Amino acid sequence: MTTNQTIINVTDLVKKYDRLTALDHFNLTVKKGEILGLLGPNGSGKSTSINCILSLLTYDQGEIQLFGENMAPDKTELKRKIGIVPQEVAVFEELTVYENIDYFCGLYISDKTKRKACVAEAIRIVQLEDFKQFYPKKLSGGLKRRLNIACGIAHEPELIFFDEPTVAVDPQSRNNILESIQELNRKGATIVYTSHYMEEIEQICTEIVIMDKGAVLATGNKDELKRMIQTSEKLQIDLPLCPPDLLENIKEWSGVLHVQYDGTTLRLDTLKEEKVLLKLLHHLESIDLLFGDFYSLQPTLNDVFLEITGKQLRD
Ligand SMILES: Nc1ncnc2c1ncn2[C@@H]1O[C@H](COP(=O)(O)OP(=O)(O)OP(=O)(O)O)[C@@H](O)[C@H]1O
Repeated sequence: MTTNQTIINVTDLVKKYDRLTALDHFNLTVKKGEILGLLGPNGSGKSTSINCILSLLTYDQGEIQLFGENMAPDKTELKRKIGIVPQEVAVFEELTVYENIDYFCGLYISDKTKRKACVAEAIRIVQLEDFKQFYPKKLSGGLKRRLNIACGIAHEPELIFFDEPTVAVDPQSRNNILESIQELNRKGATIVYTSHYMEEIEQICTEIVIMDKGAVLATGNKDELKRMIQTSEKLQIDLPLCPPDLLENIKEWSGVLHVQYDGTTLRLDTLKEEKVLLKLLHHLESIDLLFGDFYSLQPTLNDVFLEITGKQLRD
């Protein structure tokens, strides 16, 4: 459950790699209980922002607070509250699945009985029960990712960072990973999740930050973000036949922004207040043109991204 307690507060963060400004006055607030999705195309600065927040990278300007404290590499107690699942799988090839998780958990928890319970719980969450004695090289890409997650969460952190954990994994592991994240959140963890997959962000995140070129472009939950672009409406109508002069005619109508016909379906981008669908249906009836199903499509996060940035989110 989301509360008003601020877990992460980033103000005016600037990070440069030589002449490239990777973070350009980046701001972020994460409240306790959120699954915050950091959404942006490749190279927009997602990993850089997380690495700065975690004190893994130095930065040029700005302030970062975690749990109300300034983060620094030597803050052991603060680090104990944080879990990191990096983009690249980082496990020991010489250790089994169980030994890897036990090792990472042991960095924070020395009591053996407590650690055993934590490792067992991490294995349960990512569903690796059948692979405990396997070495990483025997695991598929998806199972390795799940091991990577178990290593990052076994010490039961209050705040967990997932950096694109589903890139190039099979659908089964992808679903398992998304479910694991939701379960961790239900158990009380606050989550920061970076991705350039819209559907995943839309599926699991309670709060979304859209970033590009190192800066935040929009923040809100998915409905708030969609409302930002609800001046436009996408219409779709099944039309077995469409005379060319009809298409030209529709393009001239007030409120019609874009028209496309592929031989079976007519698609229109329109201004919502102009009620184009109603006018179109009346018009088709008046000229006796046969039509099938028709829809007014809800905007997706992809539409929001397109409208805000002027470009498609690349996969
Ligand atoms: N070590 C580095 N040295 C120089 N430039 C870097 C370095 N790391 C990242 N960059 C650049 O900084 C910008 C932001 O990169 P970053 O990896 O933070 O983006 P991202 O949104 O996480 O992208 P991806 O989804 O590809 O991981 C990019 O232009 C990238 O090329």
